[in-house]
Amino acid sequence: MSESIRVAVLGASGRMGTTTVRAVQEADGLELVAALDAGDDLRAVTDAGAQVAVDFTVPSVTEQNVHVLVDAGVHAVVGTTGWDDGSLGRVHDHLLRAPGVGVVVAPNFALGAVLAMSFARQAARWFESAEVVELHHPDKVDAPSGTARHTAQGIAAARAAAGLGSVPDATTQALDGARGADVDGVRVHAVRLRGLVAHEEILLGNTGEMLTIRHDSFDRVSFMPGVLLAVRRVVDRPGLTVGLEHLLGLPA
Ligand SMILES: NC(=O)C1=CN([C@@H]2O[C@H](COP(=O)(O)OP(=O)(O)OC[C@H]3O[C@@H](n4cnc5c(N)ncnc54)[C@H](OP(=O)(O)O)[C@@H]3O)[C@@H](O)[C@H]2O)C=CC1
Ligand SMILES: O=C(O)C1=N[C@H](C(=O)O)C[C@H](O)C1
Repeated sequence: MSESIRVAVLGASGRMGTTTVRAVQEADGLELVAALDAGDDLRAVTDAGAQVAVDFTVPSVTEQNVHVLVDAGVHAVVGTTGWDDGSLGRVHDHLLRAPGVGVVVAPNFALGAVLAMSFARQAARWFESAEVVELHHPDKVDAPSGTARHTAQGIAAARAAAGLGSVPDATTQALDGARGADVDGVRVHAVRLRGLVAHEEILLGNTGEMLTIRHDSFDRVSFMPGVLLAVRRVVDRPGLTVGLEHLLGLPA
């Protein structure tokens, strides 16, 4: 029988961290060896012999955590938001000097959300208009969500590849923020509402029709199959992987 993968969880007392700790403890072939939160020394990860660390912390610390893990030869599965081209590029370059170490950064580990983003990328080329609405619990600190950014970037790339121009928008007078954030030319709107967990609607419009792609996470357990898949796969996947779609065999 093969040995269990030894896993550490960073941000272990948070909403995602507590759910991840439970999922790792209950998963076949995984062993939870460290659970760290704010103020804990990251050296506890290596002291415990962890092979993989899962990061669900806060945007301000996640990149630094990953560099420390890579230096220690620990694979990382990162769900924390706040990543951009600059921080991803630095991790990519760091991994060139750490052969064999893998890092998976995924803005959303829910299988339905990853599929929704993939469907949006496929559909985007056929529609004149596209906007994204994300809806979350009011304790979320960042807006728009990492998922909405990733969705909008995918739509924008698909539109550009298809030679589509700007989305039509005659707005010349608006209150600040009324048209949402501009992510690569795609408008993204953020709702914060008590009772919600994590939800997204992708609206695609043509004259006389609209396609709505919607995903709802009603419970944080929805992210766990994706997290566990990434933990199991990252040990054999050196370098940087951005997005769970690459582990699911979906078109990127
Ligand atoms: N990719 C995905 O599928 C998902 C991603 N997320 C993202 O995951 C992140 C966490 O979300 P959520 O669990 O709701 O947030 P929480 O605020 O509930 O949890 C974050 C935890 O990290 C702790 N923390 C802060 N700094 C450090 C540090 N340096 N080392 C270790 N732990 C630290 C916080 O402690 P303290 O409160 O004391 O500061 C807190 O316990 C967010 O960026 C969110 O957007 C969320 C859901 C799914
Ligand atoms: O903070 C959350 O809750 C979530 N964060 C991630 C994001 O910003 O996309 C993933 C999911 O939407 C839940």
